[in-house]
Amino acid sequence: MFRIFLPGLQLLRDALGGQMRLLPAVVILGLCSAALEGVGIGLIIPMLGIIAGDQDPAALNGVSSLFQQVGSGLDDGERLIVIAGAAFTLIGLKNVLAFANTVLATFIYGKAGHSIRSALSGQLLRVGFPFFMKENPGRLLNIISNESWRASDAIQTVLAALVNGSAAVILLAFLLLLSWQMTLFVALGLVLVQLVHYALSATLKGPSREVTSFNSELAARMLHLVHAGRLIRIFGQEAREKAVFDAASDAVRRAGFSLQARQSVLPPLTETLHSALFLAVVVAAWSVGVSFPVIVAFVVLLYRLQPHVRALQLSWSQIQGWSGSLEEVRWLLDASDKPKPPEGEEPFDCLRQQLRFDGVTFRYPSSGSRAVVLHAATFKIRGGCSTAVIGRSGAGKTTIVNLLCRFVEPDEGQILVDGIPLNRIDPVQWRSQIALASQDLELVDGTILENITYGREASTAEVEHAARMAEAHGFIESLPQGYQTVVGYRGASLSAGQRQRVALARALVRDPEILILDEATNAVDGLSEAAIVETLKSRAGHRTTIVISHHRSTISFCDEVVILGGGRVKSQTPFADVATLSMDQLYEHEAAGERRA
Ligand SMILES: Nc1ncnc2c1ncn2[C@@H]1O[C@H](COP(=O)(O)OP(=O)(O)OP(=O)(O)O)[C@@H](O)[C@H]1O
Repeated sequence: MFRIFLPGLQLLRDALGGQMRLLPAVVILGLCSAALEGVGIGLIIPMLGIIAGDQDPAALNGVSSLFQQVGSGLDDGERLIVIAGAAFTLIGLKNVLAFANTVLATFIYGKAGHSIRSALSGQLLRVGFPFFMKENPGRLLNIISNESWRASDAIQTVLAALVNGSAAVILLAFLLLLSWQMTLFVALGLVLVQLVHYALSATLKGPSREVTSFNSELAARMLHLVHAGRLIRIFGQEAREKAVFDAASDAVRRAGFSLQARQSVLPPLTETLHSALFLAVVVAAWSVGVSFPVIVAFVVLLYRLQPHVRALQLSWSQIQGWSGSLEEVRWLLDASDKPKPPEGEEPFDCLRQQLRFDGVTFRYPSSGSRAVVLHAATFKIRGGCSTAVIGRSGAGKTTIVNLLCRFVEPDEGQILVDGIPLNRIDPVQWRSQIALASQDLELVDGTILENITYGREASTAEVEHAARMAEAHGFIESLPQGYQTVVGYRGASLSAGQRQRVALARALVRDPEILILDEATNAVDGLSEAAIVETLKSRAGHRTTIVISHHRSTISFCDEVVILGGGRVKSQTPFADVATLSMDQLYEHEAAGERRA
């Protein structure tokens, strides 16, 4: 039995940490309330003895005779009232303890649920970025939004099982004290019922995993509907998307129905088997001549034991039904099979001489055959200079940015920062000196001000200064709410060019040591772009700037240009040497360079 509850208990331990010490309190309260109930029920024996006029303790044995002696000095009327009062007090006390236990269990459940969600968000923020390149976002969304709740429910079920298990132990002990023969009979019956229950609930694991997997699929479809609204409409794919979504939703329904149908066989079946056991006990007790008050007390105790045993069995089947959810949550929380976040301890404050890619080879973890996207790339980026990284689509430019930002790490070779391998530098300090404006870095749902100050607290003057440099101040001022304008989800209420200018201001306000612009102005109109380039030109020399663009005008202020082709560095040259070439000619520059060599 312990093995079934183990995943829930382990998750509970991970979630509760130090508060695990509350668990013994749950068990103790459960034991005490069951003990009070047992004694209260035991008092039925003297009460029935008085009513039936059969009060000879010698006719009873063990604990029954002890109960029979309660209030023995009093006359029958007084004795009946005193015993009834005592039974009432015990039952009242039992219910107070049961209430306290429910409150405690609810508190633990709430804490554990919160801890699980908090641990999941912590893990998503801590895990190395390649994790997101490999994993299906639908699966992750499903774990956070669905499975984490089911895991919390599983924890609640484990707590309920602790309470019911404690109560069952105590009530069984009372049964044993009343009649060990009848208790043995009951215990054998319960074992048989449990075996049937065990066999049936073991079949729930498969359907539970199926529900989890279909839920992940459905979450992915939901994400798609939310993100691809324009795409679906312009290509007129509403009917197809509806059919695909409905199929995913129906698959969840069918898997859920199959799981719940199997689960719902168990309560009526166990109730029927328990009733059969119940009746068999009464008949057996009568046939071996057990006294009437003892039979009544035994049956009442058995009657009270039954819901606890059934609840235990229900917990068992529920945990089996949630096993898929528990596995998913534990998988996400398990750091051992996830990419590690970047490490390093060397401090970094500024780039003094150069950044150097030294034979860097890289393959994306998500690509099936792990195709090489950078082949022994060797080039340098001089500190305080502006370097353009250009190449045709798919050449590997953004991959270089990903490596520089340590979203991914080289498979071979290394990146040297003033001679120090980048993987030895403290990633927090390194990233704090970098600002990235990229076509892929979305805005957050908040005001323009919140977006610009996302990476750094800044004064109004600093924010406005950054916005002016990004050619954003003018359009922001013309909005009715100015800097307090809410941009909506991913900046949906702004135009693409406006979004890019706010994102550029967000990068510039950090006044970074290294500024990386990855297609950061490709949606901005020509006039604004020219003004941005002018600003960057005037600031050149204050910082190291890396510019990726397919536009000749955007890279026109750079000192150097690194030309990539098919994941290889074709050439690195001063921009002045190639200033007359068009972009197409620049892309082909390697051939000429190599011929010269
Ligand atoms: N997350 C990823 N998983 C697998 N392969 C990827 C991933 N990102 C990029 N690639 C592959 O790596 C190669 C280089 O991509 P990269 O984005 O660096 O090119 P790029 O030069 O920036 O292209 P563009 O100018 O079109 O933005 C491409 O072949 C691309 O298919």
